[in-house]
Amino acid sequence: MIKVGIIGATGYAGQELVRLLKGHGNAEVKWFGSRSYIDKKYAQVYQNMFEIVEDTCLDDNMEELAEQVDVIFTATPQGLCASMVNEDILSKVKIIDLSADFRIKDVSVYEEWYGLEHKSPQFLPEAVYGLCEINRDKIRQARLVANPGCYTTCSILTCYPLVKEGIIDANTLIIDAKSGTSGAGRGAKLDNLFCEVNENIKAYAVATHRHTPEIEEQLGYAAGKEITLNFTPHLVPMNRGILVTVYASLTKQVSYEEVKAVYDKYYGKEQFIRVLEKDVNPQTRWVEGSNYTDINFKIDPRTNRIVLMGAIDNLVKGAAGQAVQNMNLLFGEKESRGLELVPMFP
Ligand SMILES: NC(=O)C1=CN([C@@H]2O[C@H](COP(=O)(O)OP(=O)(O)OC[C@H]3O[C@@H](n4cnc5c(N)ncnc54)[C@H](OP(=O)(O)O)[C@@H]3O)[C@@H](O)[C@H]2O)C=CC1
Ligand SMILES: CC(=O)N[C@@H](CCC(=O)OP(=O)(O)O)C(=O)O
Repeated sequence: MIKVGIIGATGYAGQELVRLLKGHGNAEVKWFGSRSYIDKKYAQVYQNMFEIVEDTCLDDNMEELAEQVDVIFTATPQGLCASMVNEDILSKVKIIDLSADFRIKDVSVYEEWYGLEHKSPQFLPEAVYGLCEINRDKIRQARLVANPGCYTTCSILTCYPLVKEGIIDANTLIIDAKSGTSGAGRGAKLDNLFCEVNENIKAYAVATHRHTPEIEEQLGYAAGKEITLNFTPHLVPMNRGILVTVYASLTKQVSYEEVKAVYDKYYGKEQFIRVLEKDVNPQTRWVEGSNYTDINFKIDPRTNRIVLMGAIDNLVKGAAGQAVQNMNLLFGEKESRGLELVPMFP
């Protein structure tokens, strides 16, 4: 059994980790970390866990946790993992960080976009960006995995093959993204109140969202050069789900079949990526509760641009599902273990 500790088990991403790990079969959560609910029963924080989880919430002592478990997930606000991790801990335990602390290699870029001082920049070079479909081999060898952000997972997977093959000009990318409110976490915030979100849609963090440099960095590696792009997130009145609609200029004339062949080259064997049939557009409802990324595209010959679309469940492939996929790679498990969930409907 893989012994698991979760720091931030009482957040939305942490709760989704608990749910997925309950169905894993070879992993057991030993530590339900919290800041506000220490000594309270986990099932009182999340009633869906009643008679399923008997444990009580514990504090966030990473040093102590490292003695007791094989892997620690940090599902905590930005900056916390970097403020706790040290060499002694990393020599004893694997860490999968769901926050952004180790996603961006250039510490000055992180500090500028997050408005935080990075407390452990010495670990940035070794941290592996945990996008399994792209970095699988590196993840297997890692001690510290930076689990990608939710918008970034959907955006990068949707664009990656066409950027890598030079079919689109990555500097012309415009990513329009929409997220359900669970993406903002469980904490009480004015912007997430029912009356603010219901029957409404709005853009936010326009031209300033912190996922922009993360997408630029990863797609820049695929393009083989530094790139800049536009990324605009929107909040929509649903619980889960991310949909991205991406616009980019084609570098040459291509047919539907040629583009489809490129996606098939990269994703044909990927269990969790589904390139849909022609003219079937991804929808969040068809991936909800699952680890799938649904992708499709349409060439617009009038403008010589292509429109790409991608959908994920932000809490599964965008957070906890991807984190479990990373854990499976780290421990030599079947990559899909605990994740073969059929999307739920309605
Ligand atoms: N929600 C999503 O869709 C996604 C989230 N993420 C990332 O995952 C992380 C968690 O997000 P999410 O679950 O949404 O957030 P929540 O606000 O729902 O949960 C935050 C968690 O962190 C704990 N926490 C907060 N401050 C501290 C602290 N100082 N010390 C210890 N624990 C603390 C909270 O504990 P308590 O409640 O007990 O105080 C809670 O368990 C974030 O970094 C987020 O960016 C990544 C991808 C997607
Ligand atoms: C709807 C909503 O508010 N979403 C969050 C993104 C959550 C996430 O995945 O981002 P990190 O993992 O990088 O924190 C936001 O825009 O800040």
